[in-house]
Amino acid sequence: MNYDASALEATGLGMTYTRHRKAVLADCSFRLPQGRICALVGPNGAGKTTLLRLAAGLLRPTAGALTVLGRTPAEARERIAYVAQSKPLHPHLSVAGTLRYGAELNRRSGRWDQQAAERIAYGDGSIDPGAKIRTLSGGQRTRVALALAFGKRAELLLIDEPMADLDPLARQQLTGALMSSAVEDGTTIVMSSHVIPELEGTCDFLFLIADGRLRLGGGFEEVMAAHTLLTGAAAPGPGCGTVIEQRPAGRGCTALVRPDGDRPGDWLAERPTTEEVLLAHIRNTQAPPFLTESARPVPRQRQQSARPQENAA
Ligand SMILES: Nc1ncnc2c1ncn2[C@@H]1O[C@H](COP(=O)(O)OP(=O)(O)OP(=O)(O)O)[C@@H](O)[C@H]1O
Repeated sequence: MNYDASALEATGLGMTYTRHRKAVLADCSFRLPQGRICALVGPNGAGKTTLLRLAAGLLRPTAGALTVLGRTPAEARERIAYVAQSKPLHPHLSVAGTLRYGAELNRRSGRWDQQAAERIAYGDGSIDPGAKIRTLSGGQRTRVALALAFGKRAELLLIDEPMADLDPLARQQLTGALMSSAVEDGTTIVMSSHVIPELEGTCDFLFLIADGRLRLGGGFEEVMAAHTLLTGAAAPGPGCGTVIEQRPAGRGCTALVRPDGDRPGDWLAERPTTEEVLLAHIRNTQAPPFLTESARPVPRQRQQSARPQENAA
């Protein structure tokens, strides 16, 4: 697995829908290394689906550029699986028929994995292979849509809110399947979600979008470790680092900061929860964004020197 190669790389990426005057995404520059399980989070309407659809090649950016597995999204399409939030499936096909249809559509690539697809679709025994899609519950339909994506054995799996209508057991099974796919096959996974506790156990990379801008990006642990929750008698002053958010607490103040040096003296410093970090950045969109080194686009010069010498004798 080449962890240096990018699954996604964006520079100045922007998207404005024709009927939407304001940019839905603006000036987003980031990189997602291959082989990661990445959480894409943000409030309703932040632009998560828009970003996934851009990556899947279903939309064209109106500013900047996005590469997928080193190619344009259209060129990379065969190597990508996208599971949309609405989980579109043919209502009149049976579940088994849907998987046969998936196998047929992917025959050319020779990568279809029937066993992987069946494991996801029938794993909990609640779905009858002969049942028509239109008779399935929302969660069961999600399982079938995910089964098609896993069967495709794509290099990049883009999933829009997979957890939303799954029961706890199905969530656990999906988490296990995602993790083994990433570990065993090196699949890169991007999943948008509002279910923060589940993301913590599953994802090792994170992007937070709010108000159309990228606010946080990087290794999950690294992003969280860069933040500290300070509690003290007064508001944090110079020397406390970048203040993301501060609130009164009892007779004093609590502040979420990104320290830039030693911990300031008169403060109780604690590790914030994932929720505290994400919510503070969502509430305070004026706070400076933070991208770890691994989430920053590779400078052009480095890209060129890393490329094999195609013309070398
Ligand atoms: N086809 C479209 N035409 C015009 N505006 C759109 C279109 N699709 C999305 N939008 C707008 O773009 C913004 C971002 O939508 P998007 O679906 O990307 O957000 P999201 O982060 O996925 O939201 P949610 O968490 O609610 O699913 C919203 O304001 C939405 O109204």
